[in-house]
Amino acid sequence: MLEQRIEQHFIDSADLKYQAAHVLSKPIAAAVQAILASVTSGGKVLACGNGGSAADAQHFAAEFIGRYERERPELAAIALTTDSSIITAIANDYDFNVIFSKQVRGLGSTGDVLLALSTSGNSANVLAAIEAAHERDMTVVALTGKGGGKITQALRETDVHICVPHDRTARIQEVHLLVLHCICDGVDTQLLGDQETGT
Ligand SMILES: O=C(CO)[C@@H](O)[C@H](O)[C@H](O)[C@H](O)COP(=O)(O)O
Ligand SMILES: [Zn+2]
Repeated sequence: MLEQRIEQHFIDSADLKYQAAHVLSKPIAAAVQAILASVTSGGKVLACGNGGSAADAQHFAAEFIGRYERERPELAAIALTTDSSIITAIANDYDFNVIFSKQVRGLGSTGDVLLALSTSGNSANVLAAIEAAHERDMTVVALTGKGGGKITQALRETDVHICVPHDRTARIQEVHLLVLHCICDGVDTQLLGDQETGT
């Protein structure tokens, strides 16, 4: 019974990935172009999200600063989820809803990209970060699900919305990780050419 349940998770996850490939390839390509344009002209990516999405933000920053599959110059990315002193001070002195937006105001500049992850599209601190990014004239790349929630309305026409067509948080997160790897691969391919990799 348990094994059957586990197998079903694999099948459901694979099914969603098949379905989402066609729907998401266009916005993912747009995200690659937006991020590439930023980091090749001195900009950076600020990434944020809660829970599993915080881990995704950090995963992305690690692959940008370190590497994805191929050697290349470091690319500028910062996860806004990692500095416990900053996060506890802001949450304690102000409000948890502004833990990301205050960092965006402090670190963000025109031409940077905010990578905003929220499976529901409704996390207040991610929404506030989007508002702060717009104040700084940054482009927002939003990864959501469940129809996009409030983030759909918060985005501008020049932003990129990658909305996973599913309602279950875990399944959406599984696709978000694939999306982030597609972005890393797309940026590397644009920078280094279309070369096979064995890693
Ligand atoms: O990883 C999971 C569930 O799979 C949780 O930690 C999940 O990320 C948290 O409940 C988040 O607070 C959900 O926020 P969001 O994706 O709706 O913005
Ligand atoms: Zn999870």
